[in-house]
Amino acid sequence: MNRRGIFVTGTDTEVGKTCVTAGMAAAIRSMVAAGAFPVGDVRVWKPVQTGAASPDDAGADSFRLRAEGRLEQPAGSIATFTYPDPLAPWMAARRIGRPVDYAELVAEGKRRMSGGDFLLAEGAGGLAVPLTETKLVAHLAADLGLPLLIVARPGLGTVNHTLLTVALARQLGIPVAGVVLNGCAADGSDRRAVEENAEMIRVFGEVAIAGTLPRVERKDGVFSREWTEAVRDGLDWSVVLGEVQSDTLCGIRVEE
Ligand SMILES: Nc1ncnc2c1ncn2[C@@H]1O[C@H](COP(=O)(O)OP(=O)(O)OP(=O)(O)O)[C@@H](O)[C@H]1O
Ligand SMILES: C[C@H](N)[C@@H](CCCCCC(=O)O)NC(=O)O
Ligand SMILES: [Mg+2]
Repeated sequence: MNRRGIFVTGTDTEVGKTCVTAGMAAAIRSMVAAGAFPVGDVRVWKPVQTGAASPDDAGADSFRLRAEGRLEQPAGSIATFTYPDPLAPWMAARRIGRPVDYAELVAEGKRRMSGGDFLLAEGAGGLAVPLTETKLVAHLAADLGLPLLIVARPGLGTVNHTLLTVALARQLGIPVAGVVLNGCAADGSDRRAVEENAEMIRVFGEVAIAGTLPRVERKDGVFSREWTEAVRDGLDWSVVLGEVQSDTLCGIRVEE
């Protein structure tokens, strides 16, 4: 069965979750438009974001997901809780005395998963980041029942970070759909190390590698179509989406 959605986490903050989520949203949208993936539409959700004064700030993940994912969904509907300080959500919320309502977050996620659309949810930082004084990002993924897509760095240090993330997921009973190694050298010069890292993660983590993605230049602060195509061609969609065949996207044009 195809999934209702996926929870995009990372081995750390700044590993590329927003870039990968937005790229996947654009790619999946093309699939949906071509009738190649049987869902109503693709929706993105950032349950809690920090380091943004409002969801419409150009630097906010909600704004970037909308713009880079080429979505019509308003940025205000993408994030549920937005906090100004660039901190773990628990502390960012505590500093302004407005805690994350965890029960509301779970209910909101379930609502978003029930409408027949495919949900791409992006966590804040890594899996062990506190949302409240008792709940981690990992608990939210577990309570939503969404499988994880783990975005990881491609180079030295990633094996340890990724295996620890997988271990926490397993401890909490969260299924891991796969791991994406993001930010590989565009000229392929790190290919051998990336392949070796992927192998170690696969063997010890018993997880699928969903793909490797290149470091792509941004033009005027935004990714070009090249990024959407890199995501479309660099991921194994049967790992990300469930039963969809990995060649489903071949030949499908990425919308501008
Ligand atoms: N493949 C890539 N090519 C070029 N730049 C990238 C790539 N992936 C990520 N970046 C850059 O790295 C930075 C961090 O990426 P991003 O914001 O997606 O991380 P994140 O994991 O979503 O962080 P957060 O925990 O804040 O949500 C951004 O400036 C982004 O543009
Ligand atoms: C401020 C960052 N950009 C991010 C929160 C990262 C918390 C990391 C905490 C930690 O691991 O020490 N916020 C967010 O994804 O909305
Ligand atoms: Mg992000």
